Amino acid sequence: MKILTASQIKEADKITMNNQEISSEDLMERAATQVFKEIHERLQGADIPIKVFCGVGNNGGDGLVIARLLLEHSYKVKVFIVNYSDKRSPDFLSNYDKIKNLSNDWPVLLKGEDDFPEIAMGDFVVDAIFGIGLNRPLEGWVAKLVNFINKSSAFVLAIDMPSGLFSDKVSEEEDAVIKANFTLTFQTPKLVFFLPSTMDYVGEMQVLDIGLDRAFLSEITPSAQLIGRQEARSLYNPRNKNSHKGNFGHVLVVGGSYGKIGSVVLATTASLRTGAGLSTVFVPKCGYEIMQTSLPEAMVMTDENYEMITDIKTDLDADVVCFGMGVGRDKSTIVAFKELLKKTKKPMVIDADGLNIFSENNELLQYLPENSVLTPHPKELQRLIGEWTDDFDKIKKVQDFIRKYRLIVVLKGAHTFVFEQGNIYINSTGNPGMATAGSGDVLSGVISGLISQKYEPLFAAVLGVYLHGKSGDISAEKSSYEGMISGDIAENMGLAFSDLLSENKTNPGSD
Ligand SMILES: NC(=O)C1=CN([C@@H]2O[C@H](COP(=O)(O)OP(=O)(O)OC[C@H]3O[C@@H](n4cnc5c(N)ncnc54)[C@H](O)[C@@H]3O)[C@@H](O)[C@H]2O)[C@@H](O)CC1
Ligand SMILES: [K+]
Repeated sequence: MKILTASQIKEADKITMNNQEISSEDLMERAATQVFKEIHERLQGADIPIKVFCGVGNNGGDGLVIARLLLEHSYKVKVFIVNYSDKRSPDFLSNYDKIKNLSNDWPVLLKGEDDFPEIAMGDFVVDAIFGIGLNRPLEGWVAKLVNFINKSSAFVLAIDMPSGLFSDKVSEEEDAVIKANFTLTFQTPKLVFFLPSTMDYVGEMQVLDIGLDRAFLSEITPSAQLIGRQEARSLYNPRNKNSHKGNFGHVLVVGGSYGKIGSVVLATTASLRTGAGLSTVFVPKCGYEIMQTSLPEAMVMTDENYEMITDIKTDLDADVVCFGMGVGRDKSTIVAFKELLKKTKKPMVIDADGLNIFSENNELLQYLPENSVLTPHPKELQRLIGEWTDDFDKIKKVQDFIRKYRLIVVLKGAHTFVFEQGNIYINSTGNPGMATAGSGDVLSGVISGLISQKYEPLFAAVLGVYLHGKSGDISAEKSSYEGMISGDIAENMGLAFSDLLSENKTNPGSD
């Protein structure tokens, strides 16, 4: 699902009104009706106090339509107008008239702190104060109102965006921003919903299709894309019946040191569970028996050295080389890595200490084959590209970095981002249970397993991240966030594939 900027959405609104010959008021009615339906479906006429806070722009206009529809269905609704400005939008004004005609219980005008209403624990608050029109941080009593709503224990539903959250830049820590329990957003999710510094304001998120112009939406180049099941499935390459293991490639995993052979076991298991035809590992001598015993499906080659990798002597022409897990940063390992880089022509997958070696030896990056995949977590990324001021600055710096070295970067997080030049793919699967030792080793194995099966490295990264997250979700269902371990993520890869390929799901852009 495409993620558009505020100005792209405004353009889509305009083109839709033009092509469908509808007014902006009609579009507002359509959008707000979708919200009403969602609320109605969940509340089923329940007698809970609903407090709708409306700004005086079009987000506030949405709030007024939602309130009107709720009143028409006999909900207990109170409307508060957050009168932050004398400039009211025309669609706000016409809907203000409509609601006044409907009920004797007129909207309450809020002009300052003294007017704040009581918000009780069981209340249902609708936040329709600001949407994508926000152009500066909230100030004065409006900021105080937002903090007042946040302090209440009411359930807060944000319309389009949590008020106070910018759509295209990061809010400062001291800014007042609604902390929603749920956000119903129009047509496309916004990038800030997925950034580490802003995602917590959004709560659970659902996208409502408000029927914006299909042709425009399919043609426009997005700032990023959300990868749900449908998008992941479109990347899947079905297998030919007439195949043998040679068709699915050969992964070479190079890693491990004394006490850290487990990371290689995890990555290699994951590569095989993802469908690699063959997997060979290259480990220090201390890893030989561990590998052969714990993973008989893998072939094992060893270094001369017992404890660490010092010389990667192999003529194996693997389809992909995965390097870095548990490998350490000894001088001799760095020399061996440099030699490996120089002789490898096909894209590689680099994780963990492989990334740290690059951070400390920048000059080695030039030897990395084009289209290689780096899989850092935020700390590893910072060591690699330097500090950033905020999440948007980070995106810019990653783009500069991958343009320079022609790479793919998989930035791991609650929402893992896959960066290619000029594009971002944001993953929708995964859960907090995956913050567990070895989960990154499994991911590099999964991506390597897909590359060996002739997936383009970019698509291997995007699909691999999706399947890894899905397998994590399946593992959490079986064993809970706390009880799951990363070996489960590797073991359940098969179920993640089955889920991807099952017929009975239709929810695009989400899971
Ligand atoms: N036809 C359309 O364009 C549609 C718009 N819709 C709604 O309209 C929203 C956008 O509406 P608007 O563009 O009117 O913008 P908002 O309602 O988000 O904000 C209203 C106005 O407040 C002013 N403002 C911005 N920041 C401020 C601040 N910190 N303090 C005081 N004033 C500030 C700006 O002049 C802005 O235009 C969307 O988020 C969505 O909810 C929906 O009804 C769908 C259709
Ligand atoms: K809002």
